[in-house]
Amino acid sequence: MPIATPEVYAEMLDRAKAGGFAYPAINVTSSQTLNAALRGFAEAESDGIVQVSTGGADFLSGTTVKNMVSGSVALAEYARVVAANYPVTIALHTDHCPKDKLDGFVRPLLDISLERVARGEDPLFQSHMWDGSAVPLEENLDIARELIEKTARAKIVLEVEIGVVGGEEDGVVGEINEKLYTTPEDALATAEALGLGERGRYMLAATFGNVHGVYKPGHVKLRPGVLKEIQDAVGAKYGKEKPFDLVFHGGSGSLLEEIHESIAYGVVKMNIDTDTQYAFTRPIVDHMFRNYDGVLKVDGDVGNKKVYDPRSYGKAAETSMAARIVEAAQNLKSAGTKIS
Ligand SMILES: O=C(CO)COP(=O)(O)O
Ligand SMILES: O=C[C@H](O)COP(=O)(O)O
Ligand SMILES: [Zn+2]
Ligand SMILES: [Zn+2]
Repeated sequence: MPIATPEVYAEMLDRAKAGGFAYPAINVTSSQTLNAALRGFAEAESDGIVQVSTGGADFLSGTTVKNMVSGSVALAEYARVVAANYPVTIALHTDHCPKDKLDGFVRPLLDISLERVARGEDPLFQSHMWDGSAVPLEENLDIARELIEKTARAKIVLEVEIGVVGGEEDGVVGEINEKLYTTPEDALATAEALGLGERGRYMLAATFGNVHGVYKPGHVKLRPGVLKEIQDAVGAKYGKEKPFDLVFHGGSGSLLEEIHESIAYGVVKMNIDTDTQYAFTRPIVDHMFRNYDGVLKVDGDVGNKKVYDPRSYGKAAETSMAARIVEAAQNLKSAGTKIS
């Protein structure tokens, strides 16, 4: 299927909210991980979201080039071609963008989409995240207001974050404290600043103890009830049930009951990176250990071209990552819901 048009993406998000499911949003950093994501969604018969982080975009452009715009544009253009071969609909998204990276990432990407839309084409990405969690709420929402005016014109959905996602983000390991839980007051301020759809569609990454990465049991305390409090507080003021389309960050390692509870409170997108990174890498490790003599030219030997060809272990990596995405779609109940 073609990449989701703005109208189809809106339909996807509406269907998820109404149908009580959420889409896995899978971080990709290469054509191989993108192909794994497409395959995983197809095997699960689920539409889905593929996203690129700032570090992922840098990497995609070439490690000596480090140009977030080239990397993410290249990924989006490649995805547009290969996604057409799969029977599911995929939306393209950019992940956490802090304030100091807006000018090198989200803003130029928005300008590209505005030009495309002016030519009668679809935007390059279907949604972009502005992560203002490191700046005071007022400034976070001021920037969000400036961005939503542009995203609305570019037919793009904005994602904003209030509260803080813990663990590692952009290589910085955050503290685990009360900032990990968004308050109803902050959610009310968000609705006040951004409206509830009339100024442009947005998704809200409200935090409920979310942490990037996978930790031993007991380290992370997710409280999905925080999401219900937020929806109830804002819903009561505006007379709207579950007013926000919520995003669940740090999906890796989460318990099924936490996932299901958060969907019940209006989560429509859950980000998964660490678990799919591991799923991709694990068979490569296995391959290297099993074929040690072949992948290395030990003692002047010639090695074995068949086992150091990146495709030999790349296939196994794609298969394994796709299987983890099928599991995610099942956990999030998006499996079997694809728009035909
Ligand atoms: O939230 C994420 C990306 O924004 C992914 O988090 P995990 O790596 O914990 O799955
Ligand atoms: O922010 C969370 C995602 O896991 C992206 O990670 P990254 O910045 O290492 O690409
Ligand atoms: Zn953040
Ligand atoms: Zn995240």
